[in-house]
Amino acid sequence: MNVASALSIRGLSKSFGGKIAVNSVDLEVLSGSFFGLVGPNGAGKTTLLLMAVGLMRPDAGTSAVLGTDVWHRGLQPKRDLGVLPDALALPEFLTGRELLNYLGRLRGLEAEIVDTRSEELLQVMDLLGEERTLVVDYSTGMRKKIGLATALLHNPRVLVLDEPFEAVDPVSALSLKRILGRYVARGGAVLLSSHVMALVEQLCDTVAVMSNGEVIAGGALEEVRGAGSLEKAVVALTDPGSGGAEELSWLGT
Ligand SMILES: Nc1ncnc2c1ncn2[C@@H]1O[C@H](COP(=O)(O)OP(=O)(O)OP(=O)(O)O)[C@@H](O)[C@H]1O
Repeated sequence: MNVASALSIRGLSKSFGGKIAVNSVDLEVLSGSFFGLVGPNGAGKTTLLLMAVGLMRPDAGTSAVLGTDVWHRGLQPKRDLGVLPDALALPEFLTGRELLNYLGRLRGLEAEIVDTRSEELLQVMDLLGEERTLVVDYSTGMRKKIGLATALLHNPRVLVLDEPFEAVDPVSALSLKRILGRYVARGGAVLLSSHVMALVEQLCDTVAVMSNGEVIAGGALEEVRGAGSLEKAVVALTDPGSGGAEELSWLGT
């Protein structure tokens, strides 16, 4: 194992009913690195991330967190990982604070630590005003934010976040960006997927572009985007023919 390796993905593959969703993908996310995974709808990003954190069994390949396989029976990979999956299954008939309390205790944190961290997380996610609202009644963005709070609660060393900023308002997004930036500066590792290229350019030092289940480009942000923007580079890589120039001739006539 590379000593600086936070998440090491080797040959992960998955098919659904004969259709290949992810085809032998390798990725290396280093400690102290902000890694962005981008690519068109259906490229295989969510499937890859689910396998990378041990929430979906791969057909082939491995994923190791700080050197330990995610399917290892012990608790260490789970302790080291903070995960925001795409479709979040939360105990919904709890308030945000109750949910954090429940998950914090379940993860073996002391009550006092859970209380302090929950207060801070609800504060930075701007959810303190919703103390009486059950998660089931949260808006889409609020659900995303409480999901992020649950991912951060146990102070993991590696964060895997599927579309973390989707539906999150700009004020919350700004504080979240600062928090994640500090986390990486202190040696944490973040792997996130996003369709917002400006955000990936702002945050990530390393990117991988997925298309049709494969990584078709990857490396330092500057290398992948070249002289132009990341958006242009990703469109050129994933849809070299059209450049997004299709028209609906009847629309607005
Ligand atoms: N549970 C499933 N059953 C069948 N097919 C699936 C399943 N999950 C994903 N797929 C298929 O696998 C492919 C990759 O899907 P995936 O959700 O990983 O893409 P994605 O890159 O995350 O897309 P998006 O950007 O739209 O979220 C798609 O063709 C999708 O239809």
